[in-house]
Amino acid sequence: MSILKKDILKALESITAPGEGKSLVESNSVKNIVVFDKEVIVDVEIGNPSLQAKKRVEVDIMKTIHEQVHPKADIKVNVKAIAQAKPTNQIKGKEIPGIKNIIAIASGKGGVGKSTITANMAVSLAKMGFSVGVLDADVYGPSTHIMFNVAKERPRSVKVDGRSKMKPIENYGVKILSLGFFTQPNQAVIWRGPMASKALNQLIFDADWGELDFLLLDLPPGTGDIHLSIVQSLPITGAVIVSTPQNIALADAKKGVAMFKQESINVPVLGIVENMSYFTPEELPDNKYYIFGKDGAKNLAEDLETRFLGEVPLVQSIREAGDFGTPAALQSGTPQETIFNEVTKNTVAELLKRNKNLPPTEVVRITTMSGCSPNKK
Ligand SMILES: Nc1ncnc2c1ncn2[C@@H]1O[C@H](COP(=O)(O)OP(=O)(O)OP(=O)(O)O)[C@@H](O)[C@H]1O
Repeated sequence: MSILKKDILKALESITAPGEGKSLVESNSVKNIVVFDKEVIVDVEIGNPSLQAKKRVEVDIMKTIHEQVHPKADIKVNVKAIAQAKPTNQIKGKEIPGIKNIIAIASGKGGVGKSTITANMAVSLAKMGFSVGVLDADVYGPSTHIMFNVAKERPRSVKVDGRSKMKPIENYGVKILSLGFFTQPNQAVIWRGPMASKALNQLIFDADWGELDFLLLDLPPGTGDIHLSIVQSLPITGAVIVSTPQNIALADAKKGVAMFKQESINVPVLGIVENMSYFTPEELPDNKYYIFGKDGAKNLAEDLETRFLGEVPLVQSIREAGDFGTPAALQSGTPQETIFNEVTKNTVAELLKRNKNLPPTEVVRITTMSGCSPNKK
């Protein structure tokens, strides 16, 4: 009785590929079959690189061909393990009930306007109709409570399902928790990595955030241990990097992107926002002075193959609005509102693109741009 290739293929349909839940044939693991009289060579590729898995496949193939095709076949099986493609998006930490997306806002260098961008993005999202929270995790100098004019407030404890939880302070439609609520204004507090991440874990997991479409996480500047502790322990959906166009800031922004891309972190970078792109005097709105250089962050985004999320000019009223606790994006009909709206829309669009690639168990529930128009509320 001669051995036919189609009979071998049929027999291999009864063998399950390791870890696949499908047959070797269905999962396209059988790459080649050569038959020469009683000699049979089968080449297979499997995703599981362990020796046991390879041996099991080899033994199963031999046994099945002997039983179902020919008892005297002289079989050689070549099993190759192929590297599994890593998911491009990975959510870290445990999922937080009710919080759909956590966006970390980071900068390599300090003082580039990370908190300003965070506060204005939060306001833009709230005006678009999303439910938004900001968690100020800047252990070196939290400022969100000042930018939202709630520095004197203190979060209350509330009972949720019998458990005490911290109620975020709300202003301009944005829920806020900040390390700044728990320190004295003039007190220098040194939070070390594990301590900071414990405090932040409480602010996230032991807080009554309710349902949030977005939680913006204002990270401390830099790329040290403290960042690793924070980003590894929280389920961050994506990161936004803020930089000025200045070389010294760009070098640090590059480190920021590299940090998120590290294998142990693997948080998708949604893009780079350029802040203080140019100076525009309020009385001469058409004049642009590129005092920190031109297009630096735009070029960096291109080099790093990440999205350029937009440019925010250096404008006196943005600084004043921050200091007065009324973020500039609140001012309807102003160029500032339009600019922050644009940056926010680009970020949401990028997030939606990323979420599309997430495995089903980690699917993030916002799937359309509906609501992304200003002044909905
Ligand atoms: N586009 C802008 N136009 C005018 N002033 C700005 C702009 N962006 C930020 N500022 C001002 O620059 C200062 C630093 O900004 P901000 O606190 O947001 O930076 P940061 O990167 O969060 O700082 P830190 O490193 O301390 O966390 C603030 O006074 C802020 O009002």
